[in-house]
Amino acid sequence: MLRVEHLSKSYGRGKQRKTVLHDINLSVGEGELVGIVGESGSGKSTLARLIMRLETVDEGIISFSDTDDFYASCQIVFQNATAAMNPSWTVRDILKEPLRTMKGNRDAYIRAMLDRVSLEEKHLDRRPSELSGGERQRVNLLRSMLVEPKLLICDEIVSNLDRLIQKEIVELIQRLNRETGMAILFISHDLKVVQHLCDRVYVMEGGMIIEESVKQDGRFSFTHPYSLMLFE
Ligand SMILES: Nc1ncnc2c1ncn2[C@@H]1O[C@H](COP(=O)(O)OP(=O)(O)OP(=O)(O)O)[C@@H](O)[C@H]1O
Repeated sequence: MLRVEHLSKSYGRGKQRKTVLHDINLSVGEGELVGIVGESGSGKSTLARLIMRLETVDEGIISFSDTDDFYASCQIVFQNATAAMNPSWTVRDILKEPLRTMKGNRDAYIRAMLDRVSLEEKHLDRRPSELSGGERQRVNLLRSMLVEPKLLICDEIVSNLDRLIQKEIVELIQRLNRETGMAILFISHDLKVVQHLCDRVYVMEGGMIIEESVKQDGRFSFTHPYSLMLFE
């Protein structure tokens, strides 16, 4: 469904020029739950922004099979749920916004979808500041899911949350993937979470994908020394 081929990206000019992604190749198939793991600065967020067409690529190809309406087919959720929401809007306003062009009863649709992310109708009249961190991330997730994307990119979405809430969100991601068949590209520096959640994982180091591994019998078998060091 998503294919990234020989992707490279640099920033800056002249002596300041720095290549942050080198010859990246990856794919995400329909309904797959794929992880990208790497330390801070390895290029994960840059890759996510390029896939989402928020920035242009220098070299390489990013193709998406379902391109009739790219922005409805591919959505992204970022780490900072608070910054992603207008603080003066209610949850209802926030959720209605992506459905601007929807025909029919938007309120009824939103109410029906709340259950998917374990939110309740009482949350609809609150503002982001009146929600817990976990609830804010659920609203954020639901907002991206209302257009029923084929692929959801989660960029460090559990990084700011405490372990218990992280666990809830990770279980939610698993359930959404199972129930809706939506493919998920889960980007994180948190090895434990990626190991638990994903079926296939790419390891990034210094702007390169250095290894890909498929989970077998509940675990990944890495061979690259850097991956072994990370997952030790
Ligand atoms: N707009 C930009 N201009 C210049 N350099 C940039 C820009 N965006 C990212 N970089 C650089 O690209 C490299 C990769 O950054 P990126 O944010 O993609 O890494 P990351 O793996 O997502 O890290 P983190 O988990 O800390 O967000 C870093 O060295 C960063 O400084």
